[in-house]
Amino acid sequence: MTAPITIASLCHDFQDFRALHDIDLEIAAGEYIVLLGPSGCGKTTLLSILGGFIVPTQGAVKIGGRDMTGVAPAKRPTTTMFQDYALFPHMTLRDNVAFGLRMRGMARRERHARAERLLELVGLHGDAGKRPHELSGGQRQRVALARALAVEPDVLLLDEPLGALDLKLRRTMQDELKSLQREFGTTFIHVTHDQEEAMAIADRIVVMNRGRIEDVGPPTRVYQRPASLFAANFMGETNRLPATRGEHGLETPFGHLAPPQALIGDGPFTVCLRPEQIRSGTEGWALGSARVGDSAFFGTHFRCHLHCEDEAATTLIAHLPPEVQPQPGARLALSVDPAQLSVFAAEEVSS
Ligand SMILES: Nc1ncnc2c1ncn2[C@@H]1O[C@H](COP(=O)(O)OP(=O)(O)OP(=O)(O)O)[C@@H](O)[C@H]1O
Repeated sequence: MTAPITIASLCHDFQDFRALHDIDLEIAAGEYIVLLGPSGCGKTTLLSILGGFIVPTQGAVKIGGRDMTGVAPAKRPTTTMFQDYALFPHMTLRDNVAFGLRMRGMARRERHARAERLLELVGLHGDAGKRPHELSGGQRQRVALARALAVEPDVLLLDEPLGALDLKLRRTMQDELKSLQREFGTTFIHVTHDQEEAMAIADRIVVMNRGRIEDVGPPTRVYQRPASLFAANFMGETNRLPATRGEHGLETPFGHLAPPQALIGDGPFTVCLRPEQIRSGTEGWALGSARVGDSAFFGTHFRCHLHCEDEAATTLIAHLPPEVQPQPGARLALSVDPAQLSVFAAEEVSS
């Protein structure tokens, strides 16, 4: 059971503060969507509107072609998994998972069988008789997920579901969420402010900023070709070079650059270079010579501060392969493939 979602011209005001501005978004049935953005950008508000907990000031939500205006949370084909899991402490895991099924009048034997199957699916085989306080944070998270999936919603809404877990467990649970979502074919809408988490699980990422959508697309596209300077900056580390429009292209502290994309406006502009796009060598756009400053080893690469000899004495952050041996004090010639660069109108970026 899955359903496409249409969000059209959605706005939401809290008194005189506009928390969401003109949100338009189509979500396909069975997609894994991640709403990504900094604290306060409106992710939870949007999720709460989809779940029916907040009535939007303007606009409409359709799920499976049905207008959700005036439809209460319990009557929607959605289930929300809240950040604090909200498991019932006095109930066994079996009863926690079966709770929604009991509310729907499913017979005891049938609902217990389904609860046990789901607990098995989330790796808690044999634990059905335990109570929540006997579990670790990650295990409680799995129970909450099993409980949310038990009622077979068309759409599962997840608000920072992995927020309370340590990094290693987050990674494991990211893989599990993704594989459960595939198995059930449910549409997942998952809120996070963690860009790596978004990249790891989303079919499409929705980058939000100050109540607006800045970019929507598959992780690779949003990372490699972000639609805005904000999205470029939020989706991972970037080096930002100031640029102006010259006679034949862009003028930067590193000299002339033929623009990799059509320029919009008169400038000034910002050229974004990802740390892994900077190479030791002279092919492509040459950035001249640089001295390696602080350098830290990350297993697959060194993350280096490179002090350049351009007219602005720019310091770039680069990820260089171990074979380059970027030891502090070493000198390197640097270059980038200009086709990989993104150029935006210059603006203040707060994150
Ligand atoms: N009930 C409320 N009354 C007034 N303002 C609110 C209310 N709920 C949220 N806001 C404001 O609306 C904006 C969006 O809040 P929201 O909780 O949707 O952000 P978020 O992106 O989910 O943030 P976080 O990651 O911190 O949870 C924020 O500026 C917040 O202060």
